[in-house]
Amino acid sequence: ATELHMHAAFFDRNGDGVVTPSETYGAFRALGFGFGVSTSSAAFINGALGSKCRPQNATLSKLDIYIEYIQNGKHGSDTGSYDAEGRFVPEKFEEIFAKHAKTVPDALTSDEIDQLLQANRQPGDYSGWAAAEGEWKTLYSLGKDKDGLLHKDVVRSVYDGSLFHRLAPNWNSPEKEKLSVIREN
Ligand code: HEM
Ligand SMILES: [Ca+2]
Repeated sequence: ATELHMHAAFFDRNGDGVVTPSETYGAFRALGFGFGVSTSSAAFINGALGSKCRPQNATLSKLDIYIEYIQNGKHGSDTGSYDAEGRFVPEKFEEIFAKHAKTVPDALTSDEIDQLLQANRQPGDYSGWAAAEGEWKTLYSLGKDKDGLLHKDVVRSVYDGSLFHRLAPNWNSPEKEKLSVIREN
């Protein structure tokens, strides 16, 4: 699997390869977001990706995201740290910090994230601007430290989804699923 597949797979709680709106909502709640942010994120993400990330013969709702096709969800005005197939691109990731981590080495302030977003904007790509802004603002609110700094190792860990697993370890762990099956029987 590519890193982008792993990024999305965190949200697939039941492991069926599809991220439903209620799974997106539940994962946001597990990560600590409130009702409002979780509801609007699920509507926005599944609304934007559901119609793109699906096979031609898909039978499920247009709001369901097929992880196998997650690379179709790539947009413009991003950092390029995922390539077109969703593989991680170390050079592009390094470039983020080389260009924008000016206050503290290997960390981004809130202002530096705004500068990163501005610098990546392709003219007229409004949906890409909105998507990139949503991704980075959400990452900042999840990953910033007590001084408001977003460290490089934290940013690195969002790409393969390991950040999500660290913050919400029980959300989709097979161990927990196994326990619930044992309990049901
Ligand atoms: C707390 C939740 C989430 C956070 C913090 C987050 C954060 C990010 C970040 C920082 C990027 C990289 C953007 C770049 O390199 O410019 C990204 C890319 C992406 N994310 Fe998420 N994400 C979240 C949830 C989701 C969900 C639920 C999905 C779909 C199931 C998803 C699908 C994608 C896709 C398709 C990309 C590639 C966009 C591109 O590079 O053009 N993300 N995300
Ligand atoms: Ca699922």
